[in-house]
Parts: sequence; C-alpha cells; structure tokens
Amino acid sequence: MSPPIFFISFFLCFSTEITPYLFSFLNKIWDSVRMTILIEQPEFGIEVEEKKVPNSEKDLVLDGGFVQPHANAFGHNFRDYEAESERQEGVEIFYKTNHINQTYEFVKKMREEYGKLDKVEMSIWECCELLNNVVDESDPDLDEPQIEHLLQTAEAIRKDYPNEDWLHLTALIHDLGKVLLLPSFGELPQWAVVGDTYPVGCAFDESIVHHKYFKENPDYNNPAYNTKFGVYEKGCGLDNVFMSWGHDDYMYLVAKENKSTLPSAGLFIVRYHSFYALHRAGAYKHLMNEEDEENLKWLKVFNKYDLYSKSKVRIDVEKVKPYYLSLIEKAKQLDSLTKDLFYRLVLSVSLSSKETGN
Ligand SMILES: O[C@H]1[C@H](O)[C@@H](O)[C@H](O)[C@@H](O)[C@H]1O
Ligand SMILES: [Fe+2]
Ligand SMILES: [Fe+2]
Repeated sequence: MSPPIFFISFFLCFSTEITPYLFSFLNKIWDSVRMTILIEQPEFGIEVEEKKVPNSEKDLVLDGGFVQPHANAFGHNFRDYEAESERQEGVEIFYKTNHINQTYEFVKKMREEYGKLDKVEMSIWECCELLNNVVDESDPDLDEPQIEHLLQTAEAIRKDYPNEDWLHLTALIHDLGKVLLLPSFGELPQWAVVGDTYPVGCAFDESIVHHKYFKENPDYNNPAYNTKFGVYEKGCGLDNVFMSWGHDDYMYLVAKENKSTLPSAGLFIVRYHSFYALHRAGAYKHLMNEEDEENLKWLKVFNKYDLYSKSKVRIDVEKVKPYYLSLIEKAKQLDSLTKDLFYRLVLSVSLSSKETGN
C-alpha cells in the first residue's frame, strides 16, 4: 500500500479592490529587492570555506557582525565529511543510501505524488514546532532538533539584514520540508528528505559529497543520464532541472503551486540551498539561465548563515517566538496597504481522506 501522502501549501489571499494598488506596491518592493541584489551584494571578505580550523581561539567575523565559529560543535571544520567525528560514520552511510537510490525515475515519481496539494491547514509556527523532535542524519555539523536550526539561521540573518523581512521568513521556512520524515507526512526515509541535493538526469558531478557511491546508482551507467547535459540543454534554467528529491524541492513545490509571493530569490533559496555542488563548487553552471545567476547571489549570502549558525547554543524559542509570529501575522494582514509585508503565508497541511476519515 502506498504511504499516505500529505501536502503543505501556501495561500495568498487579498481582496479584489486592493489588487491593483497591491501590485504597484509589490513592484516597488520587488524593484528595491532587485536593486539590493545588484548593488548591495555583501562581500564577506573571508574565504571561510577554504580555511582550516585556525589555531587561534578567535572567531572569524563575517560582514555585518555575524560571528562565524572557528570550528563546528564537534571541534572540526564545517562540512568536513572525512574528519573522524562522532557523526562521520552515520553521515557516510546516509550518503551511500542517498546516492544509490536517488534516480531520475524516483525523482519524477516523488514530484508527481507530492505535487498534488490538498487542504488541511496548519500555521507556519505549528509546522516549525513539528521539527522539535527531528534530527537530520546527514549533517556533520549539527545534531540539535531542527527547530533550533531554523531559528539559529533566521536570527543570524536578522541581525545582519534587519530590513529584509522576506529573508527572515525564507530562513524560517527553508527547512520545513523536513516534516516529510514524520509519520503524518509519509515518513520518508532520511535519504529521501535531507542531505545535499544535485541534478538527476545528467552526470553526477565529482564535487558532490561521497561521490563514489553513485557507482551503485542505476543511472550511473545509463547513457541517457550520464553525460554532462543528459536530458537537459545548455542554459535551460534550473527550473527545468530535476533535483534529487528532498525537503528543498518539496517546500519549493508547495510554495510555487500555491503562488506564494515570496520573491524569486526566496523561492530559489528554498529550492537550492542544499545544492552545494552549484553554490560552493560552481558545478552545473551550464544549466543556469540569467535569472538563476541573479538569484544565486542571494543564495550565497543565505548559505553563510544557514551553515555557520549551526551550534550547540540553543535559541530561546519563547523569546524570539513573538517576532516570528508577528512576521507571519503581519503577512496575513495583506488587505491593509499600510502593512509593509507583501506576502501572506498560511501553511496548510493536507491529510489524505483515508487518514482523516473524511
Ligand atoms: O546535512 C545538511 C542538511 O540536510 C541541510 O538541511 C541541507 O540543506 C544541507 O545541504 C545538508 O548538507
Ligand atoms: Fe536544508
Ligand atoms: Fe538549513
């Protein structure tokens, strides 16, 4: 029997009379967002990912005041998949299973199944709380519950980019797709939910973590899927590329299918934040189009916070909750033109009728 399938969806609701005003308002905001991308692209100044753990106890400081720890919570460099750490073995086993099973056919099937949205609602905050007991087995840098990670990321960004509400919200929701691990969302195995992502349907790039395990993936020897371009064309745009299935693509589908008004850069972050082969190693650029290039700049900014905010220092959830609730709440009040947020997000989770008995 196929597992019950559950869906999350965003709703955008606004009254018809204000729609024209709203669009000009949105355009203005979007223009300023675009300007920011072009003009104020932050430079972090330090090639942090290249550095080895410094001997000095001093932490590195990124632009805007965010302090990047000199090592991860286990005393190693961030994203060191070879370091003998207590997480190493589990993470490697995770990637072995992931690389063997993520095939073009599998991804197609999952996108079709999880792309059918249904209608039971849940607030964004409730969804965050569901991640209270979720630990990500693919992550060498963090073994804390995922709600911590959402807030660690969002809080770090908020400090350096206090005016980019869309980015705070993007950070808050970027990993919500990990609910796929929970029984009520189909209880997918970790290999189908977390970890770095990469395109399927073309050759697996060598920069992908634990690349050697792809040799056991059926697509590895399939001439239709194992060339540089595979089933794709030069510059086709990442939107036309099938990514390995997991929390990123799931959340992206949710947002897109429901016409979320998160800026395109926000959606791009949600969909590609685990695509390290692209945003760190520069692989697969031949598949990108111009819009991807533009959005990639924001993704690189986001990544610093997503990665280097991981720590054992817990966020005081109750303390920051009012801010995020107000962010979500303000976003819901879209019928008032005085509000400065331009999207309404209502997270909606659908239960199959079998499950709910409806
Ligand atoms: O282990 C982590 C984790 O699963 C993150 O959520 C994902 O975005 C990263 O790419 C991955 O390396
Ligand atoms: Fe993630
Ligand atoms: Fe994350």
